[in-house]
Amino acid sequence: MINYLRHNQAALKKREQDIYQHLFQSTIWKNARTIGVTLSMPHEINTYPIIEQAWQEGKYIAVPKTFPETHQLKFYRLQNFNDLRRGFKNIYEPICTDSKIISSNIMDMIIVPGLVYDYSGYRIGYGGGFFDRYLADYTNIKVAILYQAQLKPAIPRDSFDIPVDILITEKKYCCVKKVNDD
Ligand SMILES: Nc1nc2c(c(=O)[nH]1)N(C=O)[C@@H](CNc1ccc(C(=O)N[C@@H](CCC(=O)O)C(=O)O)cc1)CN2
Ligand SMILES: Nc1ncnc2c1ncn2[C@@H]1O[C@H](COP(=O)(O)OP(=O)(O)OP(=O)(O)O)[C@@H](O)[C@H]1O
Repeated sequence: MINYLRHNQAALKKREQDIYQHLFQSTIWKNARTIGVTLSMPHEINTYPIIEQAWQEGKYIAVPKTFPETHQLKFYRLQNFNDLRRGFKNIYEPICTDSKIISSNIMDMIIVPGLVYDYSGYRIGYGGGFFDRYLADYTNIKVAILYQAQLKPAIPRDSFDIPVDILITEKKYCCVKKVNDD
């Protein structure tokens, strides 16, 4: 049993590494100056290495704070992991000061979280509607990173659902919609 779990852990780590490689080698990553990304929960694909890589490459990182009363997200610039506190659902959030607010049109790419995705880029999240609201007036690139096992041919859609443009799994980099990545 222990060996089985260890093997699985190692396999997941390898898949995570493959996902990072697909992302870091992509043109959209290379061209992005400011990237919006969530601070992962323990069961999600770890986004901390993505943030570190972005900083190493001189990119700007923006992370969301959740306002559950209004179902809103606001993104703040993050320069240091020390500037985080636990917030909604125990997820790490930026310590907010107005000067660090990053408006959505500043971000060249947002890495959108989710539980399940379909081949058209539609997603099922945790049901808060936070991202669907936030993305309603965001026009730049939306990317999802996920394990191949989270990808299904089709999932039900609602009128307010907003699909991502690019799906990245351990197996492939898949452009759902043509994005301007010159
Ligand atoms: N890392 C991360 N940050 C994020 C999100 C996310 O999906 N991942 N969000 C994406 O929008 C927003 C937060 N939304 C969330 C909404 C609900 C739950 C949650 O745990 N809800 C239930 C379980 C629901 C279920 O599994 O059916 C709970 O309270 O236990 C977590 C985050 C903003 N930040
Ligand atoms: N653009 C929007 N404007 C107003 N209400 C919205 C919008 N998008 C979603 N909602 C509301 O939010 C609720 C939750 O949406 P949904 O089930 O799609 O969340 P989700 O995609 O799973 O969560 P998240 O976006 O936080 O990952 C919906 O019932 C809907 O009423």
